[in-house]
Amino acid sequence: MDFSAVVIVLSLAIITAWFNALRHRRRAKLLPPGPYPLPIIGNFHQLGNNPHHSLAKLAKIYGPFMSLHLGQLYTVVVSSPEAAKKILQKHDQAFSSRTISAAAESRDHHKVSLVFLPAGDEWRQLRKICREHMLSNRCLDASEGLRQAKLQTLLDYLQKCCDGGQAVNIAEATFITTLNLMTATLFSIQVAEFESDAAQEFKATFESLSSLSVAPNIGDFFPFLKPLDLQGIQKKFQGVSAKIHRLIGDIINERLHLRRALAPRRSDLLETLLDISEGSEFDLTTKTIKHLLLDLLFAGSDTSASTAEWTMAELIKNPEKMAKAKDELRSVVGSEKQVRESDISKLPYLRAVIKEVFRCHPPVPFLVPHKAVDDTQVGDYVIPKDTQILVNVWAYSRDPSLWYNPTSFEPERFLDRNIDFNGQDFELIPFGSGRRICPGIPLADRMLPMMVAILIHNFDWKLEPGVKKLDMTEKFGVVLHRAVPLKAIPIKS
Ligand code: HEM
Repeated sequence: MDFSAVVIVLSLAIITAWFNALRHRRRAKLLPPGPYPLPIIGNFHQLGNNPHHSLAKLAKIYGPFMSLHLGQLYTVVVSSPEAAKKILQKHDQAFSSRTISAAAESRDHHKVSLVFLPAGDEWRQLRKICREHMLSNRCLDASEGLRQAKLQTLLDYLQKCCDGGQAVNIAEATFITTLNLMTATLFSIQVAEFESDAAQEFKATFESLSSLSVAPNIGDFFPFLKPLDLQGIQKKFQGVSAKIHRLIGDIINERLHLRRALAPRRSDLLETLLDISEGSEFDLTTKTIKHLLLDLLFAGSDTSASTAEWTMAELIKNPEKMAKAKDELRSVVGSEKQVRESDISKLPYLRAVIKEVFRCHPPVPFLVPHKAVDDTQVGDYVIPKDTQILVNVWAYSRDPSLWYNPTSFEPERFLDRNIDFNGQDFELIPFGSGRRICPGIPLADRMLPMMVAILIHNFDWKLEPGVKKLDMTEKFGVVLHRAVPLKAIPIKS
């Protein structure tokens, strides 16, 4: 950009920020309190590399409803269970829309996506299809065999590493396993083998999409600058997502070809979606099917994989908790038999371990940002239409008034408290709550305990030689990853 263009852009930014500041100052008495915004950038400089940490600190000063000005994007950060309940339950409808980032607009994804559509008829129809044709207990029971086969592949791989004394990259192993569990359920194929180039490429692609989705993009904070894509983030996102679009597009075309050739039917979501698109009940285009499969693959894989990796890190770091979880598996399942999905309900300690991981390392620390549909009165405040809402679930999982020893890993806290993650207990909402609650809970609730059970049932784990202490640093993204991927050596137990 030449100098005069920079001057024009900056002047426009200053004028808009000034108008905004005036507009908000007029309403200031009704808005939640918050740190004083600087001209133009607002509170942007206060986010830091780990915004969930920085905003948790600020919430201690300003309270559970806090105003932030991110350029022109007015945001309210919600940091207590009571405040979250007001937004996600009491005023569920009023805050049911989504903020659309420039990245989400890539290939017009936001116009057809289950994750980004406003909560209207099209969105309701997509959720109904997922609920009835993929995520009901009946469908999940029917597809258990597919998942069991993928878990057997994980077990074989662990056995091979154990025999060779080789360290397992647990981040990669859990990612490949969830990816294959998801692609088996969605379109009956396995897309990647352990330690293959395809596996590395998939992981890198998902990580890039996750970090580009939250990379601070000037276009998101000053929408009039969006078309200029000043940092090239939109172009990069478009490039990275092209690979996944191509992959899913090819899978759909091949299936259409097989259907025309009257090949035997597959019992997966894609076959059902194509049936639905040929029927008259729903208006489902091939484009919508492609974007829906993409949403499910992206929403289901990285979240579950990262949770399984954090679970292993916490269990390795806390050997007495690992021993308790292994003892429970041994007494319920036995040493010889393989764990099955029907065993999960008989494993309360393992379930408590996973709840504690959700509390300590919520996989989606701000949920997926919501947006106010209209001006809405919440308690003493009026939250204006189009406000972005971030629910900082990470912040209140550290609150000592809600949890004893909040920073220590204590699965036992869930054994004597009847708290679940189905969106009713606002102290623990890793999947959100209200109408936009994650529809994938029933699948995640089977994949996660099964993956962890396979990893620990027949193996003890030791860190690689020379590694004395586990680094538990977090790396912020749409999904909260470990900064240092977990590697450990499985030993036959
Ligand atoms: C550990 C695993 C998972 C976690 C922690 C998780 C978490 C979340 C969260 C926090 C949201 C946003 C809720 C809100 O806006 O308030 C969400 C939405 C969503 N999740 Fe999950 N999820 C997981 C697994 C899955 C799986 C396995 C699937 C697919 C089968 C899935 C599909 C979706 C979809 C489609 C949405 C968007 C829903 C909408 O906007 O209406 N998720 N998830």
